Amino acid sequence: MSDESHPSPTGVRTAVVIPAAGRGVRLGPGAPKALRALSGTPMLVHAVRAMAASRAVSLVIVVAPSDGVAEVTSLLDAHVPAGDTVGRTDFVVVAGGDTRQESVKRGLDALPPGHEIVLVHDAARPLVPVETVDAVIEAVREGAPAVVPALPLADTVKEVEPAGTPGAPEPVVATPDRSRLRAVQTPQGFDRATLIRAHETVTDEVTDDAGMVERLGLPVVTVPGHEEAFKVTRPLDLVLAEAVLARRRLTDGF
Ligand SMILES: Nc1ccn([C@@H]2O[C@H](COP(=O)(O)OP(=O)(O)OP(=O)(O)O)[C@@H](O)[C@H]2O)c(=O)n1
Ligand SMILES: C[C@](O)(CO)[C@H](O)COP(=O)(O)O
Repeated sequence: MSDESHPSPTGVRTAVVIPAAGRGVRLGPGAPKALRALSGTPMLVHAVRAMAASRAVSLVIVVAPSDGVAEVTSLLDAHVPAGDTVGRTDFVVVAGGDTRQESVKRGLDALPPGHEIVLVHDAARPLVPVETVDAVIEAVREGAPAVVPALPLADTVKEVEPAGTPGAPEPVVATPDRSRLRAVQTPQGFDRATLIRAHETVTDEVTDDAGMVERLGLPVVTVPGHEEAFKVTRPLDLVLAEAVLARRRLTDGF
C-alpha cells in the first residue's frame, strides 16, 4: 500500500494509529477481537472507516495481531482500498506487541515524516462518529499537545482496597467527587513530537496514551466524547453495537 498521503484542507496532515492486536479475552473465545464481525463486517474495518471518514486523516496505521498482518492487509484491501472508498486515506499494517502500549509504539515506529498530528484509536471503538474525530483534531490544531474525548460518569465510583480474589468483598476507601471525574475514550489526539516523546520516555504500563503525556508533566485537555464511541469489551457490548448499527441503517441508510 502506498503512503502518498494528501494534505488535509488546512495543510496539516493527520495520521491515525489503530491498535488492533489484542485478543479480546473479556469478549470470550473466538477470533482476535478486531477481526470479529459487527453486522457482517470486521470490527477493525468499522474503526478504519470511522477514521477515514474525517477529511483531515490522510494515513491510517493498523497494528495487527503479530500472526495476522497478511490477513489484516487483505481485509483492508478488500473493504477499504486506498483511494477508493474515501479517496484520500492510505493504509499501512504493522505487527503488534504483547500490550496495547507496545502495539501503539510499533505503530508510531512506522509513522513516516510529514504527519504533525497523530491520533491513537482503539479498534475496539468501531462506532465513534466523525464529529468526535474532527473535534479531537481541531483541538490539537488549536495548540493542545494532547486531547481526549471524555464523558461524565453515570455511576458513582468507589475507591477500594483490592481483595485480590475475584468476588471477595473489598473495603471501600473513598468516594471521589463524581462531578470531577470523566470516562475517556479514543481517538486521543496529539502533537506528533509530544506523543513520540511520551512513548520513548514512559516505561511503566499506562492504560491510555494521554496518561503517558501526563507523566511528562504536559497538559492534556478534554473535548466532548460520544456515547457511541463506547469500547466493545464484553459480550453485552456486541449487542449494543449491533443495535447502534441497526439504528444507523434505519435513520442514515447505511
Ligand atoms: N497487545 C495488545 C492489546 C490490545 N491492543 C488493542 O488495544 C485496544 C484496547 O484494548 P482492549 O479493548 O483491552 O482489547 P483487548 O486487549 O483485545 O481486550 P482484552 O483485555 O479483553 O483481551 C484494542 O483495540 C486492542 O486490539 C493491541 O493493539 N495490542
Ligand atoms: C485507551 C482506552 O480506551 C481509554 O478509555 C482504555 O484505557 C483502554 O483500556 P483497555 O484496558 O486496554 O481496554
